[in-house]
Amino acid sequence: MSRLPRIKHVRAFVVKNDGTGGGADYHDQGDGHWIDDHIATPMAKYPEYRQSRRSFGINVLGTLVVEIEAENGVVGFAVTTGGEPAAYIVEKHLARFLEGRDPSEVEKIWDQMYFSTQYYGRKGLVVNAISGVDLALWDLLGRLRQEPVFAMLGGAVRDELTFYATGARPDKAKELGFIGGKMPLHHGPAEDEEGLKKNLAELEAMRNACGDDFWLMFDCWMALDLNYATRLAHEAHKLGLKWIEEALSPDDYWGYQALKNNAPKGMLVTTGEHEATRWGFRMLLEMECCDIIQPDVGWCGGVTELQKISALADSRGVLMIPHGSSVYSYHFVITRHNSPFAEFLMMAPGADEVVPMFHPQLIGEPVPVNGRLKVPDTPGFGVELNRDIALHRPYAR
Ligand SMILES: C[C@H](O)[C@H](O)[C@@H](O)[C@@H](O)C(=O)O
Ligand SMILES: [Mg+2]
Repeated sequence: MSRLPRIKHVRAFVVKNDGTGGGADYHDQGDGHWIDDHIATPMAKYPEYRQSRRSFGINVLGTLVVEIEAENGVVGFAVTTGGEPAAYIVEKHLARFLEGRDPSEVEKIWDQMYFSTQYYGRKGLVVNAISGVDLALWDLLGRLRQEPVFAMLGGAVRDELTFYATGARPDKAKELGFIGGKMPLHHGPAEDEEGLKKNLAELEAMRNACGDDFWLMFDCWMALDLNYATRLAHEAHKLGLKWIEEALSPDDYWGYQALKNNAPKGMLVTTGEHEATRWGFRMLLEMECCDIIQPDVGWCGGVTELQKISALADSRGVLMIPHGSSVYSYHFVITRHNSPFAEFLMMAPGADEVVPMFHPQLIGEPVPVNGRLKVPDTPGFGVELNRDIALHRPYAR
């Protein structure tokens, strides 16, 4: 039994979006932002939902902030996507498995959070809520033990992180020192051959701007069908596309298996940011759906679950490159050999400058310089909650 002080309070907050940026719900941006500019999605078959992902509700949840306070007053926290419904699950359901407990019991607490909600959870919002609690618990543990999370995960295996950038301007990402640029795909099957040609023209323009060796990738955000994805992969291969990401529905394991089999030699197939838990990723791995899995640590079950997911991938020689999730992924990636690089999401509206991903919610949020970052060895995840933001606790107990 550890000598750590017990958990006294678990609190769940939401953040009113005051137009300063989406924070953890990073899709919640204003007009003119690259991240909401005619990006292909499964909803693009409906013309009224084609221009803006906010039009169909990509930003409907908002940020969830979880705070866990120990008896000695030390507070750990984390942010993820989930908003009020996730806050309800944290306060009304999950908190009972933490309050009064030893904070070092991360495995038992995770197991009770998952299996007590299995009848209505397993993926999506519920596992986002579990992830938020788990991340806050690891932050609290780090603060109590005065250790950074990466030290508790086995320590760094390299001196610094190396990043590719996600955004509409890979040419700017190259200037800023990133190792590659992942472009949002703008046109889906509903826009037919004309849309496919536009996608390839955009890729060609970026290939010409970035030269032959700079990594270029397409992020397809679940928007395509197998035939379109296969054709796009083969045409984009001629322009040196490094990987095609999340081309199909996360539920279409069979489609990903076929896409990986049909893809041109040398083209990587990646997915996973909307998958959850060791069981979901076991399916992706055992069905050989992809070359790289991309769990989001704020959505897949948190650090406690990502350790298991990462080990499954490592045992099969598959890379685990987390979906961009700021410090929560950085502290994990630096500790794993099968995570040789990381994603940085360009949250500046023009995707042309480096700004903190979860701005303005995290004080001290580190950002890559020249595409590199040494993870600060401050306790927990090394950031503080910006208490000047409009925090609201809708289900206070
Ligand atoms: C750029 C993509 O459309 C998403 O907005 C992005 O968040 C995600 O898919 C990613 O891999 O970063
Ligand atoms: Mg993606």
